[in-house]
Amino acid sequence: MNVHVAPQSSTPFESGPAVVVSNLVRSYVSRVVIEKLNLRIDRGEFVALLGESGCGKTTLLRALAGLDPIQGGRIVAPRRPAVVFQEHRLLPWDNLWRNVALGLQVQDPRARAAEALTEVGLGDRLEDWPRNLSGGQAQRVALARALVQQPELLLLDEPFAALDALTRIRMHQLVRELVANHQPGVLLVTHDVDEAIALADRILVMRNGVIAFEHRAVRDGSTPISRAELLSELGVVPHSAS
Ligand SMILES: Nc1ncnc2c1ncn2[C@@H]1O[C@H](COP(=O)(O)OP(=O)(O)OP(=O)(O)O)[C@@H](O)[C@H]1O
Repeated sequence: MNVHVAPQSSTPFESGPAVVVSNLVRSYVSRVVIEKLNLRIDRGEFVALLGESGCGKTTLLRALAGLDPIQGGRIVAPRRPAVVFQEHRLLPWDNLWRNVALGLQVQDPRARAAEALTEVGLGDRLEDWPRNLSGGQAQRVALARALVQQPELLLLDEPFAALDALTRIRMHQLVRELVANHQPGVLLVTHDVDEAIALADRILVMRNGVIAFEHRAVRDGSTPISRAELLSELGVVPHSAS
């Protein structure tokens, strides 16, 4: 069985860390949500984070994004992470290339945005408006907007959860290609065990404010973690096993 519990360990990626988290503490008033959590994600590494509802996944992601203060420990990231949320968060009053180029400090932001939109298959929609996009297209623009910043850490907070099954599978393929091309470290928060198994190099399960389970995917033909095994780590007994 290719599983072990390891709150923190080195990884096989040689390209250096996209983020290193040490003894992170995050609390809301008197409730401690994250308790001395340790985590390292390397550039080019795809990490999926699962855990039961309310266990603190989004809290961790927001802390890594620098969106919320932390109450203890350290988060060391070489560059500002980019985030894609479940909802696209595009500005309705800006066309697509302006949405993607928002905040870009480069000489020709339109050209850079065009490149990014072409990468996600929307190179012919530069002047179009967010309101004219399907859910999947809008999430592709959100991905382009994140990647145009050339982040070393890409944070994905259930970005495919609201999409239909077919669009979700297409998005998985696209994200895999984008990550292979750009090599950011990725932290994907998801409830979808199949998505985690399909995409991640490493699967983490969060419990009681720490990483309680870690599985490193083996992509060389050896047995990957099974759905049932992962569901049982999440405290779910699949029907077939009951
Ligand atoms: N702004 C806040 N103020 C107080 N408590 C909060 C706040 N945001 C989140 N919490 C609490 O922190 C805990 C973790 O919430 P979080 O949203 O990180 O969980 P999650 O694992 O992402 O859940 P889900 O899978 O349902 O999205 C929950 O108990 C939640 O009630």
